[in-house]
Amino acid sequence: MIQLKNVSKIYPNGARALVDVNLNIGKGEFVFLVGPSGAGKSTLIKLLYRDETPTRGQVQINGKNLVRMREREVPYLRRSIGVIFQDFKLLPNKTVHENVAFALEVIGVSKREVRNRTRNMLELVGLAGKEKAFPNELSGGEQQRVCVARAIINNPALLVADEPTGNLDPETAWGIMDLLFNINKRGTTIVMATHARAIVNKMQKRVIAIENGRVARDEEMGGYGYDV
Ligand SMILES: Nc1ncnc2c1ncn2[C@@H]1O[C@H](COP(=O)(O)OP(=O)(O)OP(=O)(O)O)[C@@H](O)[C@H]1O
Repeated sequence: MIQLKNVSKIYPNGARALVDVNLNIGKGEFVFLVGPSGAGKSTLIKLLYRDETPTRGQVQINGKNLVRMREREVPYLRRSIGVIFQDFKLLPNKTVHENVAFALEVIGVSKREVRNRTRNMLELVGLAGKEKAFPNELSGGEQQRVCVARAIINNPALLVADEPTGNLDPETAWGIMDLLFNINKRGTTIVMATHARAIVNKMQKRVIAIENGRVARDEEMGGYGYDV
């Protein structure tokens, strides 16, 4: 599903974020990206939803070449990819319902369907009853649940998450991981960058370690590593 071939990314300031990365990720996999701060994890995630393009090499998702993709094709790509961030990025002046519904409204889904699907999705993530709340009236865990709902409401083939539990206490983090785990079981491919050692060790999924912009380790059912 995801193929990176000889991918390097050098930012305009000269920072070498990724160096000759080769990766294949299959449909339905759950992959943790681990590695020290500044190793290149976020950069790799950004390449997947074309927030950045590589300096060299190829990025393909479902056979689509993201490097040669035209600007006007990018919105279509983004519809098939859900994105979750550490800092939520919810619209502060919109309610929970509106934040999630927005993802459907922009692709022209009928009002009735938007209402039904949004309600079902908020129930799935355990937020029934919070539809009218604004983001600043929610806990961090609840806000991240809204983000999960927003990210998956289009049934994306791929979900990418950049430290989705970074701002959450351990128990709340596990709640989010349960959600992601269930979404993955329904067939969605998940790539998640994280520093959460306990989560990676417990889940026993594929672990790709990035160090100095290179793949330093790639293990099926791996652990976090970097144990001191
Ligand atoms: N927009 C940018 N412009 C210039 N340099 C950047 C930019 N984004 C990242 N970098 C640099 O690229 C390298 C990789 O950064 P990246 O954010 O991908 O690392 P990371 O592994 O996600 O780190 P962390 O775990 O701290 O989030 C770092 O040296 C960083 O300073």
